[in-house]
Amino acid sequence: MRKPIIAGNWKMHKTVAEALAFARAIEDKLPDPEQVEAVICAPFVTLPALVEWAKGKPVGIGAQNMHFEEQGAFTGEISPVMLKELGVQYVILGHSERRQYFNETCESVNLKTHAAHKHGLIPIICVGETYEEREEGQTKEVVRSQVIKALNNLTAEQVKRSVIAYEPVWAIGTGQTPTAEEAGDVIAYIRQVAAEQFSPDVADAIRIQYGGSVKPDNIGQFMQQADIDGALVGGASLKPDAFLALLEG
Ligand SMILES: O=C[C@H](O)COP(=O)(O)O
Repeated sequence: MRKPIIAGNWKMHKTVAEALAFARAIEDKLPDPEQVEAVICAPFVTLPALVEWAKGKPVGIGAQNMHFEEQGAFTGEISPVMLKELGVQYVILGHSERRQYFNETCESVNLKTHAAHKHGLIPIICVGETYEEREEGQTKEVVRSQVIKALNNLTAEQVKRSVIAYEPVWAIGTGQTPTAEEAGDVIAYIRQVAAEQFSPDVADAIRIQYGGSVKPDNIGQFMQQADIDGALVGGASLKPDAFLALLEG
């Protein structure tokens, strides 16, 4: 049985003071961690304060990117060793905004996924098609290629601990979404790809989220799909009440 995982991706929002104000607003209302895994993926500079705050609370803290090397001459980058030392547990990899604006490639996502596992971080690996790719009927082909490359040469156990987020690029921040059935169909297909690449056992264990304009009023329909194990949420995760409502599903 896969436990649902709801992750907020704050993107480039919130100062340390704002992050802590959010934290205090939700801390007494977080749901039972047996029912849902709650995660906040926040800007790097807020991570020390959030990790400290989250100690003993039913919420995990994640970064939104990292380098795949442990150290080196990579000005402006953050390594998995640095995140691990802070106590960060998750890291988003291959978000479409990183692919679009920061030259993230399937190859670098794969290197980062290996690095995440080496250092005990749970990768949340983002895949998804653009509007043009969807219009040309290439959705499954695109996500298949992204998934296979991201998971290349991982062990079965590492894949089982990974999380994939299916985020159609055209649905991010636009208010547009696929229907729950369409999202469920692509996510079932991703599970099939994982079964072919690894085994049915691995495919059954890996958690796959939907992301793209998820709000408190539409998350329920996505969560009703058998293959959807949670959501990766941008805009709606920025407000305490909305984030708590998302966790309630
Ligand atoms: O990582 C989150 C996604 O980019 C979705 O963002 P959104 O919920 O604002 O559409």
